[in-house]
Amino acid sequence: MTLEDKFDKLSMHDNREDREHVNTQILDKFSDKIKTDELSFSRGKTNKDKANRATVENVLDPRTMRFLQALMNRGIISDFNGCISTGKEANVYHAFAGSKQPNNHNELKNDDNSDVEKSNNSEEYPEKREEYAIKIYKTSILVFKDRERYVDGEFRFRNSRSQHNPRKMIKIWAEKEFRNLKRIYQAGVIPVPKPIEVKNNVLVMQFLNRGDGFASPRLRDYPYKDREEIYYYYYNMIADIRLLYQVCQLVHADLSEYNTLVHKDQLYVIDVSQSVQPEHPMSLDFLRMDIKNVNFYFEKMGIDIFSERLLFQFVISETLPNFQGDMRSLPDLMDYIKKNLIVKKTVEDEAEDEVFRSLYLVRNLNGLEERDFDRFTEGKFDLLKSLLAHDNEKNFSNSYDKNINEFDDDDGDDDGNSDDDLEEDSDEGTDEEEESGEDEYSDEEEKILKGKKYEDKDEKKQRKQEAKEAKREKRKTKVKKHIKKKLVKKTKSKK
Ligand SMILES: Nc1ncnc2c1ncn2[C@@H]1O[C@H](COP(=O)(O)OP(=O)(O)OP(=O)(O)O)[C@@H](O)[C@H]1O
Ligand SMILES: [Mg+2]
Repeated sequence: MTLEDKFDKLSMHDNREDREHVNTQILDKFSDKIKTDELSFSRGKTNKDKANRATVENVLDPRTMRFLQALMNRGIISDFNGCISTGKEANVYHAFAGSKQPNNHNELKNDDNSDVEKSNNSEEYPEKREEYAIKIYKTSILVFKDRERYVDGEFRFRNSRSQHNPRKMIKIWAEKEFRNLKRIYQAGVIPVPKPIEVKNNVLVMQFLNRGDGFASPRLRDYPYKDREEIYYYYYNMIADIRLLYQVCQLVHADLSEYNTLVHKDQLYVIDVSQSVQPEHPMSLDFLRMDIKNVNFYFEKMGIDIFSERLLFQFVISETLPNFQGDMRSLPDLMDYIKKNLIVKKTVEDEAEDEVFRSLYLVRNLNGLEERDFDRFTEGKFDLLKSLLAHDNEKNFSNSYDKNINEFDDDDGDDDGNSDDDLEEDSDEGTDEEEESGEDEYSDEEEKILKGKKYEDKDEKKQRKQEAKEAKREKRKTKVKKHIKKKLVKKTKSKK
């Protein structure tokens, strides 16, 4: 009997006693199919509540089983197979596609990106059934404790009332990953597994297959053929970070050799649940962390790396055209990246990166607290100023006039070209939450603005102008009071 048959045979009643029985029955049914090393589940000792929440491998509790069953009933998945990975936050399983295409299948077709589409399709294995990776977020509470900071300050998840309920938080988390995945997939500039469906803590996506039934390797496990290939993936990664930021309007926030898979000679980005939009108050900190981690790994692999500070500028610079070449071509990548970045060589370069790592990053002057202004004027933020996206253009062209000139003839018009689509995507499903808390932040904001006494007139004028614009776009930029407090507290404790 297949697993699907087993699911079909389970009858779900509303009767409470029956449900207790059924829940236990589900666990009994599947306990032989599932490794239970992490948790020994003893039926005799559990009361009803515990049985309802009891998990196998920390993820397969009866509720999750029901969501899986729903996906099977709807024909989205068929066989639910073994575990590909058991991680801190989620387990990933393998499944075959069911008889029906999911609702969003057509929606997710991306005609503009034949390259990505081609590599996402299993054209090389047409005889095989489509395979899915099913990521199931752990319902255990502790793991999700520190996750709020990635959702806090996210415009798309603003006003979410569920942030203190761990179960609901997990649902938000899975949805966040799904939406980020969808956004990247639709933008079509970076290969990612095709998102299929999300239901509560269960996310279904395309399974990246090595070709022999095994998952494609993580970059960490990839057996590089030669040094050139290491460079190829380093440059690929750098171009990805920039495209992710500029085109998809996202910072990965956990980018590393563990969260990238090598599939059909391309770097696929995965695990985007924690990715945030550039508007997120901590997006630049996350970006800096991503760059540091990527650099750390590739330096270990023995190749020349670029300075973290320059990479950071490279990613956020609005003056450079986005990469237009073939991601699979090392010469194209080299051409693009080497023109814009300088290899890190000297002790001074390293010292500069040290300083860079310790900087307190903000997006624009409006985001500075009063005390930051003090430090700013005392000269403690001299490097910071050059890192502000606002001033980046000047800074970049000063340092690299020569390189920039080479791009002068390019139209460079590719930045944000898919913004409209993306914005639509980012707003979806949150309408009903938009009403409340409209002016919650403005008083606070006003106080901060009045407190900045140390500027000269022009600066003040410019800041006020910016503040006006910022207010106009309040709904996009608003950070709620309680979130702001938390951030300020966090910064205080860092000092
Ligand atoms: N679409 C996919 N196709 C093939 N393998 C995948 C896919 N998605 C995830 N995996 C495998 O599952 C592993 C874990 O996935 P992911 O990084 O998304 O989860 P995670 O919760 O971050 O796990 P961890 O805590 O271990 O990082 C990946 O390293 C990869 O090996
Ligand atoms: Mg991961």
